[in-house]
Amino acid sequence: MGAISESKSVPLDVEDVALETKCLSRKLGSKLLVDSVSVRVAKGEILAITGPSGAGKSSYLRLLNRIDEPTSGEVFLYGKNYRDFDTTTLRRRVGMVMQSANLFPGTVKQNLLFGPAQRNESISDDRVDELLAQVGLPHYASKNIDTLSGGEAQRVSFARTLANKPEVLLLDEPTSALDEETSREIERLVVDIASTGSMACLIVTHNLQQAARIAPRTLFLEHGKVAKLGLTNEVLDAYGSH
Ligand SMILES: Nc1ncnc2c1ncn2[C@@H]1O[C@H](COP(=O)(O)OP(=O)(O)OP(=O)(O)O)[C@@H](O)[C@H]1O
Repeated sequence: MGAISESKSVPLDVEDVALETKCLSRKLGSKLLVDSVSVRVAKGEILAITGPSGAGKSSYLRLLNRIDEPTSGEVFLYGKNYRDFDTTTLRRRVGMVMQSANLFPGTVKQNLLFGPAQRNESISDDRVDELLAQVGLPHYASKNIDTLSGGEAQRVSFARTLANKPEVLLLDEPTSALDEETSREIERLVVDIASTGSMACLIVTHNLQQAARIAPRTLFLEHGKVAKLGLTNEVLDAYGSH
């Protein structure tokens, strides 16, 4: 199966649990988009979230940094209720990379400086270089984003999120707009980021083979509920034909 991840498979120790959701639900009208999902993700772990279209994968992820509000249940960040943080702080600690990069017109560096500038913070040129090196784009600071490939733009999007030094990284189908080879590069980047940054990564993917390459554990959702949470190999055996 060729898993490239060295990340941890199971949270062993309570202090290692970066993110925990307890009976987390979101109901819209009479429909439960997310139905009582309880999960713990360890520091340095990559957890894949998969399941059929409409299963509630993105809806679940969006609850974790309060893009959407749960209707019941709790989220804990290193044991602290996430409502104890204001949303700006929460979104810095729980960063998100979406399916498409959504960069602003201008240079790569301007894109990295934009978020911090909104908070009256600056990033040094050295830090910009460090972030770009981390995502495999050294010397890209002055490039205009119009000249970037899809994979390069997605790497800039990762660098923009990493600039905040998040403790948890939420990835919503980050490779679905990319070709196979570029997707593999981004997968390797995710594994590197999780292991070197000691971050907990939750990656939504419709692709169980991708989950198997990078995530020791997988959460399989169906109708908003946990259908299975376990080793990715076991989930693949149970649902690989879906
Ligand atoms: N804002 C909304 N209003 C009403 N229904 C919604 C809303 N957002 C999502 N849904 C519904 O909630 C369910 C879960 O959607 P969600 O996008 O979370 O699923 P998903 O597993 O990520 O699917 P996909 O793989 O197709 O992206 C779907 O039935 C969807 O139609």
